[in-house]
Amino acid sequence: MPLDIKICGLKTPEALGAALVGGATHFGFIFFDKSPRNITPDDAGRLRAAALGGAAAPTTEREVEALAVAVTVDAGDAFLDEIVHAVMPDMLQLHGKESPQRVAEVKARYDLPVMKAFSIAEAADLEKIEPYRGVADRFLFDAKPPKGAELPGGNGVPFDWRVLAGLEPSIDYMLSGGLNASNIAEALRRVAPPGIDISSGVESAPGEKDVGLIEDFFHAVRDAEA
Ligand SMILES: O=C(O)c1ccccc1NCC(=O)[C@H](O)[C@H](O)COP(=O)(O)O
Repeated sequence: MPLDIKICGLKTPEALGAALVGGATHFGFIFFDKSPRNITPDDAGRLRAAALGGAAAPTTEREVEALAVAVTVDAGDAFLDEIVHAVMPDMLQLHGKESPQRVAEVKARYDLPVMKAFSIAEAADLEKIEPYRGVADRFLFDAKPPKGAELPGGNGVPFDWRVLAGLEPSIDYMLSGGLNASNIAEALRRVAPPGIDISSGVESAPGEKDVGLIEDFFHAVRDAEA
C-alpha cells in the first residue's frame, strides 16, 4: 500500500503548494484559536480553492486527489457547520476528547470520514480506541502533550513507537508526533504505518511552515521508501 502523508497546519499557498508537489495525500487546516497554526474557515476555504485552481494549482493527478482535512478540538455543531460550509473538507480530524457517540454524530451530520486522534504514551493508551472501532474511519496516534502545553497536538514531540508493536494490522491509522526529516526513516522502518502526519517538523518557527523543510521531509520519505 502506498504511504499516506499528511502535512498539517497549513496557512499559506506556498506551503500548501510545496506539500502537494512533494506528494502529500492529505493536507490539514487547524481550527483551534490557541494554535499558532490557527486559520479561519474563510481563509482555509480560499487556500483550498487556490490549491485547486489558483497559484498553488496542482499539476498532477495525485496532487489533485490530495484530501483536505479539517482539524478541530471538541468543536460544536455551529463551528463545524461554518468550517464544512467554507472549506468543503474531505475529512474531519477530531483532536479533542470527543466521545464515540460524538464521532458518530459528526460523521452522520456531514457525511464525511472522521479521523479520531489519540494521545499515546504507553501500550495501555491504545485500549482507548476500542469503543471507536467501526465508528471512526481512521485513527491518528500522536504523542501526549508535554506538561503545561496548551495544544493537544502540534507539539513536535514523538512518543515511544514500540507501543504500536502489538497493534492489529487491520487498524488504519496515521503515525504522528515529532516526525521530521531526520527521524522519518527510522519511524517507517520500525513501525511501517499506513500513514504519517507532520507539522512542527517542517516549520522554521511555531506555525511557520518552511518550503525547504517540506521538501527535505519528502526527500527523506522517498529515500526511506527506496
Ligand atoms: O498543530 C496544532 O497546532 C494542533 C492544535 C490543536 C489540535 C491539533 C493540532 N495538530 C494536529 C495534527 O494533526 C498535528 O499534525 C500532529 O499533532 C503532529 O504535530 P507535530 O508533532 O508538530 O508534528
